[in-house]
Amino acid sequence: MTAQAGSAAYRPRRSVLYMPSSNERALAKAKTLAVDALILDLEDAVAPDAKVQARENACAAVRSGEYGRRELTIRVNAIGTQWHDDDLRAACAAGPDGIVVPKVGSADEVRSLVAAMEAAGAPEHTMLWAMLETPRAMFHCEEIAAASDRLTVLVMGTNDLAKELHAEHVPGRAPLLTGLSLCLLAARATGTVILDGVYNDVQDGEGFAAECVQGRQLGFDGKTLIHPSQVDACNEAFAPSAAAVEDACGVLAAWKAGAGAGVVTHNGRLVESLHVETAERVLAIDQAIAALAED
Ligand SMILES: CC(C)(COP(=O)(O)OP(=O)(O)OC[C@H]1O[C@@H](n2cnc3c(N)ncnc32)[C@H](O)[C@@H]1OP(=O)(O)O)[C@@H](O)C(=O)NCCC(=O)NCCSC(=O)C[C@H](O)C(=O)O
Ligand SMILES: [Mg+2]
Repeated sequence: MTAQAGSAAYRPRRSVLYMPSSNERALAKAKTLAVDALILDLEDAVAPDAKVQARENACAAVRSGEYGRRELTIRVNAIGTQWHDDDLRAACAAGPDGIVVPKVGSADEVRSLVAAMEAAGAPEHTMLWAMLETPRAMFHCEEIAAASDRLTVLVMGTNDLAKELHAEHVPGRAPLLTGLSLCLLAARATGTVILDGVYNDVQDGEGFAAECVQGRQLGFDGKTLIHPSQVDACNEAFAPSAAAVEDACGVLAAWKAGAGAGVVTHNGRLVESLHVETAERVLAIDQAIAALAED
């Protein structure tokens, strides 16, 4: 299980940027971006004839030590493709923070992936991130999330999910909400981090910002991104606002002043111990983000 906000190992993952590992300019640019994590992609963003070079680039990027505090992951090609085994072996040898596996559909697949990572000598710090992006995964998401302690992050693949559902991308994402909610329930039931899917229109800042807010309100820990222009708005949306931090401090102060009463009020609102836990979580996230700025 992954560390939750408030524990020492908690790590912000507000903004998680994909980039094609075949694109050397993007690999260089990423070193300058304020993202919490990077997904060095070998899958959909890389053409078949560029797969081998992309694999070498991604592993070299991980080994370079040039990405600072940013969490580095490699997205391998899906199980059953001609590239998967070599991608997984190479990624394990490079030792990123995470290996992202697309289109995971069952707990058995998770266990096989973890066994393969161990057989390939993946270092202990290399975790498995599973992408949930098929109807089958929606039905098995809790078993997938619970299948291994090495699986620490779930990543929504909303492009593939929409494709498989024959759904349309619409503001508010009504066609995807059942899947998003099932996966969120699975993440919270198992203590796993969960990241929202990407927003495809890199020129629509307003639509993107609205989808970030929706993702945060649903309960996602952060969002996956496709372009540098999306980073700042995403970081802002998934960080507690100044008003939220002030409110959380007020809740804690009111609770302390209540000195053992089971219920108090803050700004006219009910405060019970569960609200205190929420306030503590908000402050823990805020402090973890502030600590990043000091790095
Ligand atoms: C969408 C893009 C193809 C646009 O690329 P481009 O035309 O080069 O954009 P810009 O000219 O505006 O770029 C400006 C500079 O920023 C760098 N850049 C661009 N994108 C990235 C990036 N993702 N990471 C890092 N740096 C980036 C450019 O190199 C320019 O740099 P410079 O010249 O030095 O100023 C492109 O953005 C792109 O390829 N995005 C990622 C696409 C991708 O990874 N897709 C796969 C994942 S999405 C997905 O499908 C998830 C899931 O599987 C699902 O099913 O939903
Ligand atoms: Mg996908």
